[in-house]
Amino acid sequence: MSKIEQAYKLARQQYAEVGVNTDDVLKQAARIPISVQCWQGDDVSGFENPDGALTGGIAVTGNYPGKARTPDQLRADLDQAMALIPGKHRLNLHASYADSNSQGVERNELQPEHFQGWIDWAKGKGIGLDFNPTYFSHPKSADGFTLSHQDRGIRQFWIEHGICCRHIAAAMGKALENPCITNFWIPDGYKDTPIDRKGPRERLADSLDSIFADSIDPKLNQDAVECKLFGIGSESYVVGSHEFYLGYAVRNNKILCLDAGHFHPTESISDKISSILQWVGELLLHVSRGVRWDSDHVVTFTDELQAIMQEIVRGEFIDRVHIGLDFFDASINRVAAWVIGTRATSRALLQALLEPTELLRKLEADGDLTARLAMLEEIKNLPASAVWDYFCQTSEVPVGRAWLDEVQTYEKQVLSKR
Ligand SMILES: C[C@H](O)[C@H](O)[C@@H](O)C(=O)CO
Ligand SMILES: [Mn+2]
Repeated sequence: MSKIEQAYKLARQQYAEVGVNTDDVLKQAARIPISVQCWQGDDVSGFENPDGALTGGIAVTGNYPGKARTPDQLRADLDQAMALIPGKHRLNLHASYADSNSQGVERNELQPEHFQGWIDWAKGKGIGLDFNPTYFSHPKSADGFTLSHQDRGIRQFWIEHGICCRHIAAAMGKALENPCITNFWIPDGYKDTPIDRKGPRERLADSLDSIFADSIDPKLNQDAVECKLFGIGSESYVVGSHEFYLGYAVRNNKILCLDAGHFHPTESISDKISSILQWVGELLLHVSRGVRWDSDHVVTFTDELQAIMQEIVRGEFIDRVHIGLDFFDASINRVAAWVIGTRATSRALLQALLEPTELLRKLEADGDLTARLAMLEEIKNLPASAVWDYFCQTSEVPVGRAWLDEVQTYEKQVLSKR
């Protein structure tokens, strides 16, 4: 028996003593996908105009060599990252990442055929795809407004983009027999105090209604809307604020997307999950890590990440919360960034599943708050890391820091030659 198996055997006993069956937890963890964002692989450049500026109030800093410049390179990098992460995950794709047969095709004319390469790749791996219309880095969003624009023609262009993205997503869902979630995030907002806060929100609501007018089988596509407090250049006013999209999602039965980096720095999304799920059917999470002004640092094993996963598990929300990632860092190896962020998320989820929730719930219901706090502290000493290592080993991915050797070899053999 290997050291990892021995450690797991001991961990299994310790968890059994608090009523947790680690074998069952491992099976459950393996079934929960994390939607990995394509845009970490190339600094949100996309393939439409890779050397153009990134706009929309999001920014990537750093100039680490070896970024993907073609769909094939991005897929190769994703293959490498996914080979180092336990479990079977999904890919979250932006519309600006269409295959090379889309050169010169405008965003309001994109078709499923422009994403066939991605569909074939996902099918080959047996994974699902998620999708996002791209409302930034485009001449028609140059003044910071898209679906809420004053100009009817510009609004119409972006409405058509949203409509064709839903059809592309449905084609993905159909081909993969796995519903695609299409997330709508727009950058619209003002740097300084607006006079008219109402008009852009009325126009955004109308534009969304037009985009969602056609009903699509939820087995193929489901729509999500993502709220935000502020961006770079939209510090004073964001049209698609939290209240706007919460209301829109409730009234129109849409999935609400909560990005962990989109709130006030002292606010956390973990406490919002059980509130919002009283009123909307499902949530999409963009797991991220805000650091001061930046909402998109690589996810690490923070208290907030653990709190998010605990809320999903404690609330029995696993079937109602879709876990996606949203970070981008060009100052470190981009494949490593994916691996660090996704492994952290997966480990936090596993740890939450290992919690003796029934026991804790009973202590709380009995009013024994002393024992609740004592147990929460004692649980921190249970050997979750032995279960995590065993999860990695049985998923045939490197245990511990061994994954870094593989990324370094990939960097030497592939990334450094780009
Ligand atoms: C690239 C993504 O769509 C983007 O990060 C969005 O989800 C967001 O969070 C913008 O701040
Ligand atoms: Mn996001």
